[in-house]
Amino acid sequence: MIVLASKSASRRAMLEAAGVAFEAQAANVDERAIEAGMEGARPDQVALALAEAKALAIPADERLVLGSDSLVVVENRRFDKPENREEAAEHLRFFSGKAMQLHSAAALARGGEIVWRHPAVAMLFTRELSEDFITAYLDAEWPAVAGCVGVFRIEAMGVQLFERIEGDQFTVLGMPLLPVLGALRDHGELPS
Ligand SMILES: Nc1nc2c(ncn2[C@H]2C[C@H](O)[C@@H](COP(=O)(O)OP(=O)(O)OP(=O)(O)O)O2)c(=O)[nH]1
Repeated sequence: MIVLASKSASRRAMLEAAGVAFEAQAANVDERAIEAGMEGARPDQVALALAEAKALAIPADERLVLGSDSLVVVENRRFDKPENREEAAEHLRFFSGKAMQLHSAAALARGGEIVWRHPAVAMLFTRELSEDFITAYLDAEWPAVAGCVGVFRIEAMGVQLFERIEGDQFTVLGMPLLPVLGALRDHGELPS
């Protein structure tokens, strides 16, 4: 059984649906401090570093530990999860009409060493969002989207934000599940 170093409902749901046996434990990682130390790094490098830090944060003897991280970049600005509804509205106003990169990275650790890592990115093209829409959207989706980078749940009303999406659906949901499953097979955690 692997350890999922995450409090993310979306990541737990993906592994459950895929039939992966796991135990979830939140990873105590100071994401802001790690990001602060990575000035000038590319977003895929930041997401990977955070995924690795989470995977390394759980002491699990010889069990595989899976860490994952997602972040959004719009016009070279990086966005984390919104702190409050006002910030969520600000994020949506900025995203309106723009292309959004959603980086989701994953890493596996065993015995305190990273044994596998994988960055992934999806492109989501946000339509022009009216103020009325943003208000109605947050009336319906706040605080459910407080834990979601990009202020959306694609499987819920978040889909109304976009005109087009390019990339893997799992990357959008917060973890590159297909490469994770391949790595779990390679490490004997899933039947090939
Ligand atoms: N349900 C749902 N969640 C999403 C979607 N897109 C992103 N997310 C979630 C997945 C993650 O929980 C969150 C990204 O934030 P983080 O990578 O910082 O993870 P989080 O702090 O939630 O948990 P963790 O750090 O893994 O303990 O956004 C989506 O379309 N639907």
